[in-house]
Amino acid sequence: MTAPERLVTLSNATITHSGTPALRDVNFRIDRGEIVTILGPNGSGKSTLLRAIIGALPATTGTVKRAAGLSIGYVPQKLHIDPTLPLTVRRFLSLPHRISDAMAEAALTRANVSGLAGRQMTELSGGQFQRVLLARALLSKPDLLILDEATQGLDQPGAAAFYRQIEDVRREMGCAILMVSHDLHVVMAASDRVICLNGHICCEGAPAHVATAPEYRALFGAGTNGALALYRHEHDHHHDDLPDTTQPAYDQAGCAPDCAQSDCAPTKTETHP
Ligand SMILES: Nc1ncnc2c1ncn2[C@@H]1O[C@H](COP(=O)(O)OP(=O)(O)OP(=O)(O)O)[C@@H](O)[C@H]1O
Repeated sequence: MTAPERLVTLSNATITHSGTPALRDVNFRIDRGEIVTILGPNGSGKSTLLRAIIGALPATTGTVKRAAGLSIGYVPQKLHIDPTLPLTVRRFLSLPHRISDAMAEAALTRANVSGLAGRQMTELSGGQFQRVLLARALLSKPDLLILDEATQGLDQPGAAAFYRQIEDVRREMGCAILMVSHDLHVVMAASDRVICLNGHICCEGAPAHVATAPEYRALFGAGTNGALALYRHEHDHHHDDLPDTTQPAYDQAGCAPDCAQSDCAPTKTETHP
């Protein structure tokens, strides 16, 4: 068996903003072909971690190592385009570097929005817009594709379709995918690994098999706390603001103790509303 190709490694990395640590002592790796999702509350350091990975923020202590020649594609959370500025999709793809029509069409096809080249950016639907951003990120033939809450503003079917596309991209291009997402569907269905941040890596692991259980639906909408309860991980400390994941956090039906869904049928004896 060949060893996985390591793309990025953070070793005991601390990342600070104006002298204040946003992330402490982070050990992180991502290998070619993996889909890894970062979860965490607001201000927990998700964007800071992404920025350290792409090299926009240095580590104050520890190291950030990228594979030689690593190509990174980035799909931002949102991108404001002046509504008064005429800008076609084709022209947008050529900023800042001019590309051929064939390259533009290939990227749009891969992002499943072929035929949009002549459309104005400001006239695209939310889903089309994100796919055009994806097409642009794919132009550099990335080894690592980073998505920062790329489905924010999309409805659930739109987000699900977008992430199915992401899985196709991984299969076709063989890249790794690193994403920040608050969408439990995505975390459970698409990720090989989930990492929870809160100023440091609290826990990480593979999403639990409960994704296929009907009871899993009872947790949708439970937010990050629900997600935290749903994957296997090692956790050796406690946060006041997070569930104590060293204790049983969900019952056999996959329901968290605080689940308030009417169709939830807990099988444990924990107090349940
Ligand atoms: N440029 C900056 N200067 C100073 N502090 C910053 C800067 N950027 C982020 N921070 C601080 O670093 C911490 C982590 O911020 P970060 O944006 O990484 O969190 P996040 O998990 O991405 O948050 P959100 O979910 O709200 O986008 C926060 O306390 C934030 O206030």
